Amino acid sequence: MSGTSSGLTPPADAVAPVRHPDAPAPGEPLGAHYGQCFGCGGEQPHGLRLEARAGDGVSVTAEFTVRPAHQGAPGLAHGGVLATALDETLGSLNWLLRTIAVTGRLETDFVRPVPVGTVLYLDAEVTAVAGRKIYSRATGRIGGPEGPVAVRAEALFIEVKVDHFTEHGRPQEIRAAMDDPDQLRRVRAFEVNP
Ligand SMILES: CCCCCCCC(=O)SCCNC(=O)CCNC(=O)[C@H](O)C(C)(C)COP(=O)(O)OP(=O)(O)OC[C@H]1O[C@@H](n2cnc3c(N)ncnc32)[C@H](O)[C@@H]1OP(=O)(O)O
Repeated sequence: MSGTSSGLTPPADAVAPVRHPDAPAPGEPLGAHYGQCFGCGGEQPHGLRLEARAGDGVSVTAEFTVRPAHQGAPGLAHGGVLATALDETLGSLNWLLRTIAVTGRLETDFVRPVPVGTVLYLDAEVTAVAGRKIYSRATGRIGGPEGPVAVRAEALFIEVKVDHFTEHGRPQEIRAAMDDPDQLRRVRAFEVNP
């Protein structure tokens, strides 16, 4: 059983998260935020291709099928890949808040081994917001959405300006994302509020 480190405990003045009025309706697929994203993009041959859907409030559900390229030990998912699935699911919550934010801290419990071929059923929710700090948690189950817990995580995302990406990202990818003629794809590459 895990404990939660202090960096993941919301402060006393934290408030409940507020779903953005333009957030996708519950059940609506969120789609990939960026084609080249290792977590959700369709243009990464070995990426996770995680598919997330909006839930109620500030929550999402997602699925990810473990493929042979995701192995750590023979026939088993790599722990870092499972952490990526949790991180991506948690990151997709920001689209419901319409806040640009990046992972500052991600604490993961690996509870059960996850074989290749398994569908990991994830759910995640924002639990609190304090200024730029967004607190969230996620669970991944196997055998079905109500199956046994295989992984879980708590996270702290930090709100950033779009400059976080434009200043630090490699210029050729930034330029390509900004030059995308599709306006929605352009804003979603950085999860900017359109
Ligand atoms: C477009 C969406 C994509 C989503 C993809 C999935 C999510 C991801 O994987 S994002 C990629 C991985 N993450 C990153 O690369 C982030 C790298 N880190 C950074 O850029 C910076 O450290 C960053 C932006 C997180 C914080 O830096 P900065 O903006 O200077 O914030 P800073 O002023 O230090 O801290 C703000 C608050 O957060 C807290 N904080 C920051 N980092 C942490 C941390 N790791 N643990 C605990 N608390 C933290 C600080 O203590 C501070 O709290 P308070 O306001 O109470 O004093």
